[in-house]
Amino acid sequence: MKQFLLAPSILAADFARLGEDTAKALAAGGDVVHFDVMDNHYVPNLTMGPMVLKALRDYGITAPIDVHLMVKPVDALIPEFAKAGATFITFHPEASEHVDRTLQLIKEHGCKAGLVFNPATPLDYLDYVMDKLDIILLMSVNPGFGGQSFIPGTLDKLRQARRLIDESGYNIRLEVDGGVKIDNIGQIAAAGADMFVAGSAIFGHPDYKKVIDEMRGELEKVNGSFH
Ligand SMILES: O=C(CO)[C@@H](O)[C@H](O)COP(=O)(O)O
Ligand SMILES: [Fe+2]
Repeated sequence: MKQFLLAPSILAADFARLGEDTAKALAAGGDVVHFDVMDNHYVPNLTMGPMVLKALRDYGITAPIDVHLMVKPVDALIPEFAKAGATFITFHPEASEHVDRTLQLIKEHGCKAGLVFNPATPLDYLDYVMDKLDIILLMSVNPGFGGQSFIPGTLDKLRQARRLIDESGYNIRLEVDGGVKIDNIGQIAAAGADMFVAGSAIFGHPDYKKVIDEMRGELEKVNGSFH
């Protein structure tokens, strides 16, 4: 059985009690902390930087942290986030002048690297870099805000990305981000995703464990068999 990963997006957490709320989502069954970095330039919102990530590590968060960079330019922030304790660093290829160099930079700093695709960004950016990827993240909303609705066309794109990953033979995670809920996670997994970001679905509910357990229940029905 393929291992699915659930990544609570702390964009929807209580920022005034971030350490505690993050720990609560992990204790409720979250596998990975999804950490959205927005710069009010590449996207129209402003969120968290490396100091916040370090504060979470200092607070005692030991789970993998998945840094989703929605920033332009990209490179200068990579050493900072690696030093602060990032596990994965993903970026939007159109925000980097030199995609291959940025991927190498992430790896040189000891992190796992990935590319993020907006709903209207074609997967062509994958063409010459599959060997350098640990993760491919498909946005199922336009980046910048939590709480938006899942764009259904993402399902076809996930199937396409899944095919490319399987054909490549590389061990690459396929992550989906935006509008993931209990009632669509099964369909998203069946289309090929194996890592699921969920912000408002988890933090917007009074019982995080109940949501995560129900999401896992939906994933179990898919049983790791894609397509
Ligand atoms: O990167 C982003 C938004 O740009 C996401 O990670 C959101 O944080 C997802 O939130 P929900 O759609 O699950 O509420
Ligand atoms: Fe994100």
